[in-house]
Amino acid sequence: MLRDKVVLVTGASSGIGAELGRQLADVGAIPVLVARSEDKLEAVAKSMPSGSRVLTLTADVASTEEVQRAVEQTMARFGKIDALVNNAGFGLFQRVEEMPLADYERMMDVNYMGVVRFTKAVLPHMRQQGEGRIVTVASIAGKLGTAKSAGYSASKHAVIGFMSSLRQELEQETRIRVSVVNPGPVRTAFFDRTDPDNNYLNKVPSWYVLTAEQVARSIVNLLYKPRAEVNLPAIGGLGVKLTQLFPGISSALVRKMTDKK
Ligand SMILES: NC(=O)c1ccc[n+]([C@@H]2O[C@H](COP(=O)([O-])OP(=O)(O)OC[C@H]3O[C@@H](n4cnc5c(N)ncnc54)[C@H](O)[C@@H]3O)[C@@H](O)[C@H]2O)c1
Repeated sequence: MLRDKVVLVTGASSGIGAELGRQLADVGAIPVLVARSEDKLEAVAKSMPSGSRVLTLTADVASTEEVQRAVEQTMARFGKIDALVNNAGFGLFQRVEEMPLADYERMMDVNYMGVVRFTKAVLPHMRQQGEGRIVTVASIAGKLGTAKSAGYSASKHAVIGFMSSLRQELEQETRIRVSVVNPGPVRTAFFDRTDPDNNYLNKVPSWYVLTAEQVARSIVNLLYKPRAEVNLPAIGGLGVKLTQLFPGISSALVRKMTDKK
């Protein structure tokens, strides 16, 4: 069902986005990998099985012009965009009183406005096509708000609200489907900037830390079968969705673990 589908993935040069690109290529989709670094994108594209159809495009999601250009380049090449995965994002973690204002602004510009820019740029094409899928990677932090993550949590909370409103605007009148994924901690380069030794991830029980493969798999599943929202604290490889099964327990657990940070 994903065969020949053109899927635009932002933040595809590492972590969840890179893994998603590989999984999409495996099922015969056409991933369009977007990130800022051409070299890193090339390396991801090369790691795919030979014969994979993949397009790499450089764009900063913080630039309206570059986002628009990436969408136009995709349309020029394939004539359609079946799905968009808003995955680009980053986190800075400090107490509210310590984090400079510029860091709050940058996280809103990339994590939130990046989603708005890309989503608005693809929507006219999806409308014309009569259908489409938009999946956005937010975070469990955007649902719970945890210590030292005010700027990051707020940017992801904004994303969740944006996607929820958009879903209600589109679900009755179009066949464009909108989903949000909220992962718990994932072992990627995400924490490198503020926590190069991975002190945080090493403190969290290992069974609670997700892999990029698990998150990418759940995004692929959403592309097959859209759902409004997937919360993804998982128990190891089992992928048990704790927040869905035991919302109270899971929230308490997340708070307890993130307080250790
Ligand atoms: N790792 C975690 O614990 C975790 C948990 C919940 C949610 N997330 C979210 O998952 C998504 C992917 O993160 P990851 O864990 O794979 O981390 P990562 O750092 O490995 O990947 C992030 C990707 O986003 C790209 N990116 C960052 N700023 C960009 C910009 N301005 N323009 C274009 N691309 C940009 C990076 O280059 C990279 O390709 C992010 O939105 C992150 O907030 C991560």
